[in-house]
Amino acid sequence: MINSTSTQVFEIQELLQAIFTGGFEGDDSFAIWRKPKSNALELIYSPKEEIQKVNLEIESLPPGFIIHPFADQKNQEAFFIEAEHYHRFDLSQPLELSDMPNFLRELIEHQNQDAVPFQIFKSNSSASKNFESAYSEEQSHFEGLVNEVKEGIQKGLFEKVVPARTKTIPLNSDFDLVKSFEALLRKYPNAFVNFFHLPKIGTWLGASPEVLIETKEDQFYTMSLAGTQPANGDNPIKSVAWTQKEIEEQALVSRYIVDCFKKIRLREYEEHGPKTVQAGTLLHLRSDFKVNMKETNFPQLGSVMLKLLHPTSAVCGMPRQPALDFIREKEGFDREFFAGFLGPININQVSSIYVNLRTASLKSDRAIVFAGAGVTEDSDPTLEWEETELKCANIGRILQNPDQ
Ligand SMILES: C=C(O[C@@H]1C=C(C(=O)O)C=C[C@H]1O)C(=O)O
Repeated sequence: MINSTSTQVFEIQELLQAIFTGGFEGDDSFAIWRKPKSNALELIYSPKEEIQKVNLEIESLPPGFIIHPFADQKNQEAFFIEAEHYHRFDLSQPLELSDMPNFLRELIEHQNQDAVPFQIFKSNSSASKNFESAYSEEQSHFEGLVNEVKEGIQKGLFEKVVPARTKTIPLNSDFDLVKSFEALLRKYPNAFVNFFHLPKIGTWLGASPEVLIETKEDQFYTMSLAGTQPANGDNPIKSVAWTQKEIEEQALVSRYIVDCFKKIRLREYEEHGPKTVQAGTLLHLRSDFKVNMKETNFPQLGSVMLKLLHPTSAVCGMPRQPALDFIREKEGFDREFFAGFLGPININQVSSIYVNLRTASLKSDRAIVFAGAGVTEDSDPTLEWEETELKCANIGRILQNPDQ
């Protein structure tokens, strides 16, 4: 901390340290995030004991942060952290104590500077319910799933399924959550870098490349993202080439979005792409879709599309129901919040909801990283496994070595 006569200026690490320490000590609900290409770190903090659940009518929700698991919930409900306290830090400006609201000053002033947030999480928090799966880490099981999907496609049961697997990263006592979060901010400027703690429910950290829906005043936005390659060389976007398989895989996701528009008879939308985008160490194909909600007279388009889109064919498959049944029966583990959705709602008239990808669930002694891969008729099981390894590494290597 730099002291001057008039104010105190903080480094981002000190601020994160105070938030994590205070949040875990109180076992409060909180979420911290930075949107893609943004310089603002945002925080919602709620000391309420009860965990709130809300329906998906996002237009009528108060400002807050929504978190929905992959699986459908009773009454279509999601977890919600209401913005009892909200603050936005401009990371390009000095972080001055005098600019901070009272709840943050209190967190900073009451913190024990030597505390290690992850140690408090381990001892205080009730979030470390263990994750159980007999074979979701095994290459042979995953490759078996890919083969079963291909057989299903040949029989005409589906066009695409996105099976997933997990990877356990042991976290020893020197695991530094502050450094890991900072590394995500630094390494993934194009991602939605996020952390949330819901007492007794879960504590997750991630850097998602995929918007599920975004509404900004009258504008609605969504994207189709699929196809994966490592980003190699000095100018990876310029030198990349995509195979027919990847082009078709991404086109299926776009078609899925257009089918959702058709279901509600929405004809006036803009579609741009696909183009290549970089997400951490990976490249994907992406198309962008925009609708003017005022001109099309669809003021509730955000919640309507949220319910229609999730789970998209980028994380589940096509047709949706048989793909979902396959995943439920064969995958062999609970995806929990992986491939669900999360993000800030109604903050300054903007709601930005992302697909929860490139994400890890923190337990007391390890992190569980999740990743899936889109399987179509031409998929090679070993290459699909390798793709999930690359996706897991995006977050896994930062948990293991944030200094790299
Ligand atoms: C399922 C994941 O990613 C999704 C699947 C992709 C693919 O199959 O190529 C690419 C981007 C995401 O839409 C994941 O990251 O776990």
